[in-house]
Order: sequence, then structure tokens, then C-alpha cells
Amino acid sequence: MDWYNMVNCVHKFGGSSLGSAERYQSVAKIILGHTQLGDCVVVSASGKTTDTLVTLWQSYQQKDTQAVADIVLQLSNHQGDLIEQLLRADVKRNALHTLNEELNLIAELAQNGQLQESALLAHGELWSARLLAAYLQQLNVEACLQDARNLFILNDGQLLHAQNIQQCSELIASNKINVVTGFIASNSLGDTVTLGRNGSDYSATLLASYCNAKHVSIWTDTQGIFSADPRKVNKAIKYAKVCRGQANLLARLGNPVLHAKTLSPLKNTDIKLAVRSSYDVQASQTDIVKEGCVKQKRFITTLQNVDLLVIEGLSEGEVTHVSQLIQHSLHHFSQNGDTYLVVPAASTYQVVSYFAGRANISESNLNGCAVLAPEQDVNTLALHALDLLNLQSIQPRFVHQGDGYVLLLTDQLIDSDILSILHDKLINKGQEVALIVAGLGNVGEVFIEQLSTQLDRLSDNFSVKLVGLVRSTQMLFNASGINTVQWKTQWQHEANNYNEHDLLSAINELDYEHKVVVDITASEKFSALYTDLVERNCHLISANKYAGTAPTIWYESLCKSITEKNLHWRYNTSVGAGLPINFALADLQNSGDKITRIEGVFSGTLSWLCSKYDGSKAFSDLVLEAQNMGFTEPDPREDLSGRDMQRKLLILARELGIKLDLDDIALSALMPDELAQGSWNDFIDQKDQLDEFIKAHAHKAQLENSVLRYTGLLEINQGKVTAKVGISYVAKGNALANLTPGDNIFVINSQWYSDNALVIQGPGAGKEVTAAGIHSDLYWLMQNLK
Ligand SMILES: NC(=O)C1=CN([C@@H]2O[C@H](COP(=O)(O)OP(=O)(O)OC[C@H]3O[C@@H](n4cnc5c(N)ncnc54)[C@H](O)[C@@H]3O)[C@@H](O)[C@H]2O)C=CC1
Ligand SMILES: N[C@@H](CC=O)C(=O)O
Repeated sequence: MDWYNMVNCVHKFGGSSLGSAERYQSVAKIILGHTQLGDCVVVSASGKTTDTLVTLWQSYQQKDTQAVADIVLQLSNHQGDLIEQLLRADVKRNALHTLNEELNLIAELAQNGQLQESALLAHGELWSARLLAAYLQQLNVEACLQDARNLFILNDGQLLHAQNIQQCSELIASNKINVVTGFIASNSLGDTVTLGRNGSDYSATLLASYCNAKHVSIWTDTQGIFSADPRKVNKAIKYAKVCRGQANLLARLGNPVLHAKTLSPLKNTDIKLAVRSSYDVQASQTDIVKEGCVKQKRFITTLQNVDLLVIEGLSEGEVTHVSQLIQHSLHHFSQNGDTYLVVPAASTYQVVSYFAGRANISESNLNGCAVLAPEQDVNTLALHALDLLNLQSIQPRFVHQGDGYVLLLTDQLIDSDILSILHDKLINKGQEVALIVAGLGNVGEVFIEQLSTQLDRLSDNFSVKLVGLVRSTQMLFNASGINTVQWKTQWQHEANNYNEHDLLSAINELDYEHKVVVDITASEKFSALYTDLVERNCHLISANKYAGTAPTIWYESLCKSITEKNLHWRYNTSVGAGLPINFALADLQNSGDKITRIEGVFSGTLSWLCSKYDGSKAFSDLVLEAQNMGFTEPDPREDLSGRDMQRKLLILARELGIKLDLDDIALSALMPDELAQGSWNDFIDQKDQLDEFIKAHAHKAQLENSVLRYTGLLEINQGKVTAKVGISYVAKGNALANLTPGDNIFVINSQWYSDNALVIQGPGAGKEVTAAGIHSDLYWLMQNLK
């Protein structure tokens, strides 16, 4: 591999990511976990160091010697503390010595009137890069310091690209982690210059383009790019992918996450840019991708205190130049034959002077907002936004509709309450939810049938699309949507062989605000995918019981990841099919009640079999009948063995916060143990043994004036848990003896329902009720999506 392909990724850490010794330690951890030799790590000045250096410069210009001395001391304290806390004694001594020499020189230059602004400001990045490199070396990481003044050379304000590529090829070490100073460069005379506001982000993308890196990761204090400022709008949506064009427009229209300049070196390259949190490494990132690779999203930004200038004969080059001059991304547009520039009011004087007589202030002291959206939505959103502002008694003074956005400028401030209303009505409405359904058997097919009538009424805010269907051997995936009525025809023509890797990468590529995987398989293998699905930000709905009854360690870590990622997992149908048992238990507990006992029949299959059996028909024939009706598990022995009901009891126990594993629940089977072995055909060959077994139990029950039932019990008595499922002889008068065949019954005792139990009873199996129960989970999920 030649040098040109040695840098895989350029990482960039901003000032807040390096604000304290603990933050440096976190950054080092990220570097250890996310870099390979040859990668570059671009750093900003630690915390508020650049602001402090700017204040020092201003004090120096005002000849305030006391303030200069105070600020030098402040810098010495902050940098000194970092060195003290991070470096080992031997390295520390040298580092403190160098720092003191530099600070003394600053003080001396200030005294002699020889301080240079850019050279002074450059210290911030130099200090952080030097300290981070030393700290990494101390951790035995092959790291080296790179002073970007040797990599980025400008002549007359223009970067000398060919020369810089050459410099990078000579200086960037392919066998080390290169810690590079952000923000700074040098001119062809060798003097220090700076790259302006957000310069370090720009340094990172510039370096990536010079080194032909594959990725740039901007590690920052936000988790990515949101539909609105998440500090002001708590329902702001984090987007997984945003196209470069919209990111650029956002930067010019008030969203501060990325500067327009940052994106410019990526033009005409395939370099991938990601914005991610250095505070929450597990959180998903936002990828900024090439135009056309993702759908356009909706955003709302606010603008505060801006002026609108009309500029005669404005050129693109002048916009770039004046943006650099005032260190702010600027937006310009034409309307009614005039060309306007939106300028922060604080910089208006500078901009007007720059255009020397060609700039006129059209409107001043404006606030407002911009709504960005796919082109086809802008017109409707613009009208809707005007109505909403009107309702809030806000009259826009200036409205401009451009390609993919509408800009609404007004006298009044758009505070976070108004912004949230606008966001709710304009942005949230545009969200899309991708639905992937695994398992198209008895229940799955009915679920899809019901889906076609359900889609429109699921939520006002979201548009839900079925994008994936999965069976054990085949899958159909179409990111733009599968027709819920004609899916079978589409399946016949387009379904491919199923493998987990293809499914996960198809899900990864989905550009939807939310993804939901509905598991209606009876597959343990599929449930093992849940951790991968959660990693890909999928909400889960399960009729399948395997994940809910997996070993405690796996189950708890799954629940933890789901919570950490603010995802939802619904599994109401895994117990009691469509009966609202999980809702009821959650509700009781949320209301402060304590559940002490749940007894009942939790298997629709076994309820149906036991109630139907009167000796007139062989029990095994009833089993086949139940199987045909779609009542049983794919292999009915999962029911007869008691294992399925054991799973349900475990799910109930975990709902109550009880830590159990499957084998902690005592079980006696409703069939001879030997029949559990072998194939289904072997079982059928030996069905007489089952019939004899049942006949014998039914007879014994009869002798006790009782009936044969299969029941479960979960009891918590003074901290002691009893959990069991098995054969019972239930007295004929008992509620459990008189169920409609197929019904489940849950008899719940609690602190508040102690003498007179709360009873939930109804069909506990069947494809229609189960599919309807899954729709109830999906509906709940839609109502609870942010
Ligand atoms: N039938 C009922 O009344 C109720 C069923 N359930 C649960 O619903 C689930 C489905 O039940 P049924 O529809 O009756 O079963 P089924 O056997 O008719 O359908 C299962 C489907 O899952 C698919 N599948 C199996 N392994 C797979 C894998 N590894 N990846 C992807 N797909 C796979 C099969 O191709 C099939 O389409 C089961 O977990 C069951 O316990 C829950 C409540 C009631
Ligand atoms: N076989 C199961 C179906 C649903 O879980 C039962 O009847 O309980």
C-alpha cells in the first residue's frame, strides 16, 4: 500500500472534548478503540483556551498589562493542571518547563509590543496536541505530534494544494498515530496563520482530502445532526444520514454543528464524514453523505439578530471571501431581481465596508427561522409555517422560498416554545418508520393482512412503510416499500435467499427515522439477532418468546442496550396472545401495587386440548386439530412438554422484576418424557403412548371429582419465590376448570387485590387475536416514538 492510502481515518476532537484531564483520558480511550496506525487525530485548543487567548490579544492591544499578566497566569494554571494530572513525573518536568518558557515568551513579547495574533492563538492547539501525544505515548501508543503549520501552507490566503499534499506525504507517519494541531497553518513566508472559526473541523477534512483518507470523524459534544437544536426542542430527531447539500444549507441557515467550510474539501471525493459524540461513544452517529445517496430530511433552524443586505453584483467568490473575513458561514439568494446576503448584525459594519458602496441594508435586527425540506414539500410547509406563526401572533417581515428551504424573518424572537410547536407540526410529521416483519406463518400472514388497513391509522405523525419480510429461508427487502396487499406476488418474484448478514446490512442501509422489527417467528436463532438489531437502532416487537426467556446475563444486557439507546421492546403477545396481560401488570406496578401471586392457565393450546378432551376422541387427534387451527407452536411438543408455558411464566416473572432462569421453574410435562426425543413423525408413530398417558391422568382426576388441566403458579411470599407449571387436577367448580376451550386465565393477587383477585380471561392463542395483539404493540410503539 502506498502512502497515499495509508490514512484510513482522520478524527477530530473539539475543545469541549479536551476540557479537563478526565476528558483527555476519555479521548485517549476513544483513540485506542477507534484508530489504526497511520490515522490522524486533529485537536482543538482545550476548553475555552482559544477564547482566553483572544482576550489576551485584546488586552494586549488595549495595552492593559495587568490583564495580560492575569491571563498568562490563568493559562499557566489550566495547562499546568492538565500536565500535572496526566503525565508521569519524568515527562511532566519537561512539559512544565516548555510551557513556562512559552508563557514567559508571550509575556515578554507583549511587554515589548511584538506579539503576533495568529502565533499567539496557535498556542492553544499546540498545547493540546503536544499533551495528547505525550499522554498517548505514556499509554504505549505509537503517537507523534504534527504541527499543521508544516502541512498546510497558504499563499495570499489560498491553500497551496499540490505543495501541501507533498508535505503530508513526507510528514504524516504511516506507523504512528499522528496528533495534528487543528486551526493553524502557515503562509509561504513561514508565519503562522489561522484557518478561522471552526478551523479545526476544516483542518480535519482538508487533511483527509490531502491524505485520501476514507473517513473523517468529528467527535463533539452533540450526538450528531438533529432536526432542530435538541437543547430547545426535546422531540428533535437525530438523523442517521444527512446529505452534504442539506448539511451545507444548514450551516448557512443557523445550525452550528458543521461549518459550510468544513464540507468544501470533501467536494468530488468519496470521503465519509461522521458527526458523533465523544461523551457517549455508544450513541449512534450522523453520517454526512454524498448528494443523492439519502433522502432529503426536514429541519428547522433559528436565526437571531441578523441583517439583510442587498449587494450589487455579488459573486460566489465574494461570498466565500467575506465569510472567511467575518468567520461565519453566509447565505445569499436572489429575489425580485435583487441579491441578498444574510449577515449576523454584529458583522454588518465589516461586510458593508468590504463591499465599498455596493451593499445596502434592506432590513435590520431580524430574528426568524428556516425550514429545510425535500423540494416537493417546501411549498406546503411554507404556507403551514406562516399559518402557525400567525397563530402565535408573529408576522414575518421577510419571506424567501429557495431550493429546499423557506426562510422566515421577523422582528420577534422564535423561543423554544414556538420552535417546538413548529417542529411538531412541520418536522415531526415528515418522519418515516420502516417495518420489517420476520415470520410469515399462521400469525405473520394475518398480521400483514391486517396491516394494510392499519397503516394509515397508526399515527398522524409518522408514515409507516413495510420494507422487509423474512422467512426461514428467504427474504424480501425493498427500502422504498412493499405493497401490503400484493406482497405475495412481490415475494414470488423478488424474494432472495435469506442470510443474517444480508438482513443486517439491508437494515443498516435503511434511511428511515425509525426502524421496527416484528418477530413472529418461533426461532431461537432469530431471537439471537436482537443485539445486532438493537445496535442498528431497531425497536423490537416479539411474539417469539425466546429472547424474553434467554439466560439472565444475555437478557439483561439486551434490556440495558435497549434502554441506553432509547428504543422500545414490546412483547405483549408472548404471554396470553392478544390479552392485555403485560399492560395490566405494568399498570398495577406503575401505580404502586405489589403483585404477590399469579395463577392460571397460560397456554391456549393446552387449555383447548384439556377442555376438549372427554375421552370420545384420542388426545393425539385433538393435538393435530389444534395444530391445524394455528393454535400450537410449530412443533406442538413445545406446548405438550410444558416448555412453552414455562417460558410464559418466566416472562411474567421478569415483568415483576424477579430474577429467574427457565430451569428455575419447576415443570412436569403433559406427555411421556420419551416422546420429546426424535422427529415429529417419530412422535406420531408413538402417539398411542400419549393417548394412554392422558387417559390415565384424566381417570385419576375423575376419581377426585376433578378435571385434568395444565396450570402455572408464580408466588412471592416474604421474598420466597415459587414458580411451577404442570399437570393439575382441578375441582369441577373452580374457574380454571370451566374455561371456554382455548381460553387463558390469569388470576392475579396483589396488595390491592388480595382477597378478591383480579382476573384476566380470554382467548390465549389463535392467529387473529395474536396478530391483533401485535398491532396493539405496534400502535403503542407509534404513540411512544419521539
Ligand atoms: N399461534 C398462536 O396462537 C400464538 C403464537 N405466538 C408466537 O408467535 C410465533 C409465530 O407463531 P406461528 O405463526 O403460529 O408459527 P409458524 O410456524 O406458523 O410461523 C413461523 C414463521 O417463522 C419463520 N421462521 C422460522 N425460523 C426463522 C428464522 N430463523 N428467521 C426468519 N424466519 C423464521 C417461518 O418461516 C414461519 O414463516 C411463535 O413464536 C409463537 O410462539 C404467540 C402467541 C399466540
Ligand atoms: N402454543 C401457544 C401459542 C402461543 O403462545 C399457546 O397456545 O400458548
